[in-house]
Amino acid sequence: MPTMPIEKYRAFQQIDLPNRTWPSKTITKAPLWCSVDLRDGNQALIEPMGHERKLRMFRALVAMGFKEIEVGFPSASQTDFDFTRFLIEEGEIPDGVTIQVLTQAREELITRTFESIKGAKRAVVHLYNSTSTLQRRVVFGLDREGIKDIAVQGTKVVKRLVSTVPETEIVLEYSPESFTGTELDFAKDVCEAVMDVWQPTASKPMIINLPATVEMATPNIYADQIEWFARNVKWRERYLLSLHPHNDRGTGVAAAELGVMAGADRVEGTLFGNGERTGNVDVVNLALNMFTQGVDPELVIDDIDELRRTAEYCNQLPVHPRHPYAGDLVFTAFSGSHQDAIKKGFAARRSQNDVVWEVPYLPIDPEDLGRSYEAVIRVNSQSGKGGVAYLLEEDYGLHLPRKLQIEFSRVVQNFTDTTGKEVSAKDLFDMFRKEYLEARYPLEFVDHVTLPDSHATEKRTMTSHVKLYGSSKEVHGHGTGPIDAFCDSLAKELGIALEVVDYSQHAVGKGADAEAVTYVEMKGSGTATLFGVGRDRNVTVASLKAVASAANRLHAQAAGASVAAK
Ligand SMILES: CC(=O)SCCNC(=O)CCNC(=O)[C@H](O)C(C)(C)COP(=O)(O)OP(=O)(O)OC[C@H]1O[C@@H](n2cnc3c(N)ncnc32)[C@H](O)[C@@H]1OP(=O)(O)O
Ligand SMILES: CC(C)C(=O)C(=O)O
Repeated sequence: MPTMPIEKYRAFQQIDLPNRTWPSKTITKAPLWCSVDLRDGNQALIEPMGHERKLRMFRALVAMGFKEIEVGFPSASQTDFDFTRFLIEEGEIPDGVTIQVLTQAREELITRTFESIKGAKRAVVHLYNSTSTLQRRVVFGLDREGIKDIAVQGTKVVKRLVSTVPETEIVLEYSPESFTGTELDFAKDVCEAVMDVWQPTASKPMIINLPATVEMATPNIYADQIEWFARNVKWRERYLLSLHPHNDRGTGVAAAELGVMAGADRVEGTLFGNGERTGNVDVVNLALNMFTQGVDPELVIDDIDELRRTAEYCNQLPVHPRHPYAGDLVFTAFSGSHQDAIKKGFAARRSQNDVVWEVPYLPIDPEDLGRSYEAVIRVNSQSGKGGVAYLLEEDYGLHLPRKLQIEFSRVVQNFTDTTGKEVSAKDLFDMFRKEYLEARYPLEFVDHVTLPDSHATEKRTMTSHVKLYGSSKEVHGHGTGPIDAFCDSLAKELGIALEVVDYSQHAVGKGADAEAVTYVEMKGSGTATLFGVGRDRNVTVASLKAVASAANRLHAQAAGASVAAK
């Protein structure tokens, strides 16, 4: 027994195209882009855009470099009509940009459409009627000839009205709407009949737009339909083959890419995929996919956050945080192994000075889209040492030794596991400060005086002032350097036995503000080691503070208490 009522659905028929060529093609050039945000995107909004939002969107599209922009359905709404007039009358359409207007194949609507474009230098008049088997039957109640006749009569009206706009170059676009549900031989028949009326030429081609009005099958089938059409419909050099994919199956981008490989010249879509139901194909996604293959997308997308804000404002719809390239979280790694690999990827880039972008888990450089690296790594309970170390390094200039990274990440893990929350770089630094830099109890280093040793020149005697359980003490030690001498004094006079296992130091900050940070790995009476960290303008003091920090942490550990400073 099936789990769902599968008897209600039928598999889409394969296309008979055994010698298809698109699977071995590559995209090497951007198609001609046409934005349909102001029409298909707009007609799908809860609240369609008014003049102000339309204008903001139009200007953003122009700034991105769109050469064709469908500005509305002027015969359908006064807002769209007035907006089209505004663009023309106010000189908003730059040279090189063509507006496009949609109309059904009905005389009164086409007439009104022509009224809307008077005075434009160039305009695409986009005529459509539905051709699918389903719509022929249930919407129009017409046979093939009847449907073809709607297209032919509509084209004749367009052709007749061209003379009413003598200052405007008219390009005809014809869409056999619901193409993906149309038998290919019938789509060919209708489109050729339209061409017979229009008589396009190679120098003045028309546009034939093949919409996946509803995405009905896997993207390879759309590609087959496109290749079949390009090979079988006459006068290939006299029409630009355009795609208009929707995203019902979530494969609109894939369908568009395969459609371009199958021979399409042009793609209609919207910013971030707004549009009917699950949306139109996302042009930003498509363009950036090309960009990541080293192909010029011929659209400027260098501030994707600003573009997203514009789309969100105009559409009054949010872009998902995981939306390709644009979402808030798409350049953020929370998980430990990803963070580790990204951190190493950045380090490798810095050392090799590579031109080609290769960082694990980041298919594109966020900076190319105007995003910063700030949010690349964020820390929560799924994170590891790499992410923690990355944030402390990037934001606080701390280069934790590898073993300290491991040690401190346990402290962080403990916190994130308990709270279930994300921690910011500042939270991490606060934790680090409390855990290491402020580990001053029971032993606090105060200051020191070093005296040259009278017997052996390479040895020093050092007097240190410390506080132990709050009481001031003066201790004396002897050693090859300050750390050695300090450990000697702690062992001899306070009974704190410590052995240095490893030591490293670096500067933080520059010039007069520079400070030294010292990391010491130390062993007490047991076998385990742990770290102490000291920070001071004076290099020696930073080291001695680090020893005291380690002593306090060992003490706290031995007492089974939290290692955080009291
Ligand atoms: C896939 C797409 O996105 S196509 C674009 C869809 N966009 C829109 O519809 C948004 C704007 N549209 C509108 O505001 C309205 O539909 C209007 C103003 C264009 C027309 O409104 P109305 O005349 O009230 O009718 P409606 O859209 O319901 O049209 C239905 C009639 O037009 C016919 N029709 C529908 N599409 C077409 C077409 N492309 N060409 C010719 N006739 C058509 C239908 O068969 C139907 O005829 P009937 O009344 O004889 O049954
Ligand atoms: C008018 C056509 C191109 C359309 O919007 C569609 O089919 O989705």
